[in-house]
Amino acid sequence: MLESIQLVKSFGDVTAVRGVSLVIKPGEIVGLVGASGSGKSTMLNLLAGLVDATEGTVKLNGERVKGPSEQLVPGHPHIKLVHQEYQLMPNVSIRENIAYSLRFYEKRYQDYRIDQLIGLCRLEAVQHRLPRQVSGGEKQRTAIARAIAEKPAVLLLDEPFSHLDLPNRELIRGMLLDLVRHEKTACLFVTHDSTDALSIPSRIGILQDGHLVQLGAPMDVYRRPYNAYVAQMTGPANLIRAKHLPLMGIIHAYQPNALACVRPEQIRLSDRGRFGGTVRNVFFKGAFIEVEVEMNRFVNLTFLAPSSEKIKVGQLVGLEMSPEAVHWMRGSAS
Ligand SMILES: Nc1ncnc2c1ncn2[C@@H]1O[C@H](COP(=O)(O)OP(=O)(O)OP(=O)(O)O)[C@@H](O)[C@H]1O
Repeated sequence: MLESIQLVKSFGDVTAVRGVSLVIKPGEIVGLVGASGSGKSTMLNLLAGLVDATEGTVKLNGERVKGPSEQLVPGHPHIKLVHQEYQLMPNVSIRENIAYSLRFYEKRYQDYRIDQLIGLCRLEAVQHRLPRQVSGGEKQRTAIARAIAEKPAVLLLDEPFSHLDLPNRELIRGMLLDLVRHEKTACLFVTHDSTDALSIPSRIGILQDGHLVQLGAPMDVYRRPYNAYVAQMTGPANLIRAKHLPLMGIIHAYQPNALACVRPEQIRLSDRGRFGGTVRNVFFKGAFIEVEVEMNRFVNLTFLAPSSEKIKVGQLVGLEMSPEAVHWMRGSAS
């Protein structure tokens, strides 16, 4: 079990991480989401023991993880961090890159484990090629195979999906889930992509200016975001001031400036709709369309409809939603 207790990291005047407490259990995947500069990479480096914390502690199975100033070789043997740039050795094959992590083991075990990792990471076809002769997705899988070779207790991944096309993302996603299940690794990955953040982990944490503002099951965080930032980091969101909601048929007891979040899929087309507006944009998304509607000078709404729905820009549409679709949040939107 990896634990961060009230972690703080300052670089001079800049405080990148502000009192983050988090537990990752064996066999669990946690996704850490945040805007650029919110402290995600700093958090990974702290958890890996690669930078010294200004305050607070990281513990692995109850034992404190030392920072780089306390040891000759920075890092921890049971905590592996996979960087965005993969950092493979360029002049040896994919197989030898993986083998390097196992060089201190007996040859028979090495061969057995490399074959196992190559199978798990689906690298059979490219194992004898050099890193420059394989795709980005294959490099990413090699970096992961190398990191997990010695069965680390913790696997930390920096933006593991950011450079990958959809088939490779799905491959790595499946591989990570298999890995965590079979080897009971505690895994944390950082991302700024809401789809990856919601679909893969058992829990999702949202970093805002170095604070962990919300942590929970993806569905709970998506449905009940703590503030506007969390709502926007976890998917498309209509952020609506309380004073505009009565126009949409929602009666409530909130202050005029209180802010509500309504997810686009909660708003439906309706001939008998209590509100509506003029269609400003229609975006085809495959299985559905995303439609932007100007309700009035102050309120623009986005809703989803089946792709089969014929909606044109400039058209007037009627809409409806139930009062349960409205989630009240902290904070304000500009
Ligand atoms: N070595 C450093 N020296 C000074 N400031 C730093 C250092 N590393 C990070 N920072 C600052 O700390 C804050 C958090 O940076 P961090 O790289 O952790 O964010 P991030 O969420 O990973 O961003 P991105 O998604 O863009 O990689 C930023 O304001 C950054 O400029």
